Amino acid sequence: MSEQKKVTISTQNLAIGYKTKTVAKDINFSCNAGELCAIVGINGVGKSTLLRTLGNLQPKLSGSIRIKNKATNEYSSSQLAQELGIVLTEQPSSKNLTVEELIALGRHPYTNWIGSLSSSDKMYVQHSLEAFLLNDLRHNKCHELSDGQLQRVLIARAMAQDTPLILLDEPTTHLDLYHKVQILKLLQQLAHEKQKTIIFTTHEIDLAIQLCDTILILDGVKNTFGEPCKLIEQKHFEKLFPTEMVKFDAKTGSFKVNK
Ligand SMILES: Nc1ncnc2c1ncn2[C@@H]1O[C@H](COP(=O)(O)OP(=O)(O)OP(=O)(O)O)[C@@H](O)[C@H]1O
Repeated sequence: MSEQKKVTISTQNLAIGYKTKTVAKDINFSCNAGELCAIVGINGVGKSTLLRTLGNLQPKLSGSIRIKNKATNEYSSSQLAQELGIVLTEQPSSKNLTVEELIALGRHPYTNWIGSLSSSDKMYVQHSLEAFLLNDLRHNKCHELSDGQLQRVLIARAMAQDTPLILLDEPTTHLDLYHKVQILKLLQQLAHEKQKTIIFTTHEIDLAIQLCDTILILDGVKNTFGEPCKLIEQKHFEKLFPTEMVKFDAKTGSFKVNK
């Protein structure tokens, strides 16, 4: 039986940037339910700008973004909060909250005006605490956590928000290799098991190749999108960095220093 995949988000000739400059244009990609997708590219190419534009935190310059086949500008902000959750690099100003309280904020789009949690909201919070291995830390204040623990809390909050689409800006910065892999595997599990579409920006190209279903290579001009093995076959990673410094090794799917 052929599997009909559900497209969660797609862009059509999207151009992103600021009043004073276009950062990238001709961005075309489409991510399905149940997929983990990385946005990679060199420093300053526009990964965070793209993520913020997809998350409706800054206006696009031209083209369109469709979520579940409807243009994002046709959604009200409260409707959009039920479709997409966003985890940014900024540390939360609410670090005085406990882990459990911060995760409960993810239920905000669904609660009444005083924000009281229903039993179903509490169930989402509990599931998120368990999925991100945070049960033992639930009563700790967020300012007491390590970077890796705090990152898990922020992702758990996005999971509690229970949106079909989750966007994350560099979720693995400041983490050691073990915790980078831990976070990415948790995201992969969340995408595959709960049929979420998860898109994140990263510099961890080697890990993205191993763990993601699709990758968008942002270069501001061609912006190639596809499955990691196809991108390797078509030699797209070779062009990412100047070759006098680093070289992509297609056999191992990783970068090597040119000695
Ligand atoms: N508020 C802003 N106004 C004008 N230009 C900006 C603004 N924020 C970022 N830029 C510029 O837009 C470009 C893309 O920046 P962005 O932060 O999106 O890149 P990035 O790929 O995420 O970079 P990095 O890998 O270093 O995090 C850069 O040239 C940056 O200087």
